[in-house]
Amino acid sequence: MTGQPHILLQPGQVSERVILCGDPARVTRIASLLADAKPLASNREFTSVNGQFQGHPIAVCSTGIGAPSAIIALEELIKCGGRQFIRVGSAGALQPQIALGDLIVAEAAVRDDGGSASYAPVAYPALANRLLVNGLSDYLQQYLQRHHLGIVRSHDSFYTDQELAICRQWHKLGVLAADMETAALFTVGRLRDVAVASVLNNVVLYGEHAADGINDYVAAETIMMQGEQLAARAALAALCQ
Ligand SMILES: O=P(O)(O)O[C@H]1O[C@H](CO)[C@@H](O)[C@H]1O
Ligand SMILES: O=c1cc[nH]c(=O)[nH]1
Repeated sequence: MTGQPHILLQPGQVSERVILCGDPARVTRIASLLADAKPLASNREFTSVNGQFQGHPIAVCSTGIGAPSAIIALEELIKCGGRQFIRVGSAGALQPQIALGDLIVAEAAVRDDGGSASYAPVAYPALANRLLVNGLSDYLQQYLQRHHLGIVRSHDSFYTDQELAICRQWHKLGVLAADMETAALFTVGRLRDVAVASVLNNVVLYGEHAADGINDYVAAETIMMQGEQLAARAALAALCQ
């Protein structure tokens, strides 16, 4: 049996507590925080690992870029046993006070993606699970880490010519940062009655074009790697509270 068509896992193979991330390389880094980490499967953009944190079974799975592949991962992970999910992602700031490596805990997300629209009209809100949000922000407060709580925007348009104007519009409305998966995960998670939250590491300063910021990601690697590690630790604490 090959299991689910994309993640290649079987029902029962995935822990209830799951960390999601876009980049498959991040799975290995997050799994280094787990005890007894064992690779599960790797297919296309979906790489998965099982391990333990403070005695709790935890799975980590990459979702690739954008809503369609994130939704596929979420749907298949739910079929295999996942019930609580935290995305440990990266984002571009939409507010000037958000520094590189700062973390953004999403309370809700603007649904500017196409994937979630195929599940529910865009008037349906994309809301995070409150308990997981509290767990994330409690952990970050306890360690006095710079973080920001609020609304993010998820989109499908990394290279559109209108991107800076679009960002300016959401900036004026107080939206904190942009990513490409949070809204879809929140929407589909609600519809499937599972808990979802998202903590994002800022890799682009407000006013920079996303593509330039991603180049800076390499130059400013240390500070953003610290952000990623902290986001993963906060996610583990929130899932195991
Ligand atoms: O670093 P990840 O988790 O992939 O998140 C962000 O990075 C990708 C774009 O570079 C998109 O997936 C966006 O949501
Ligand atoms: O600016 C950015 C950076 C990462 N991901 C995005 O979606 N936008």
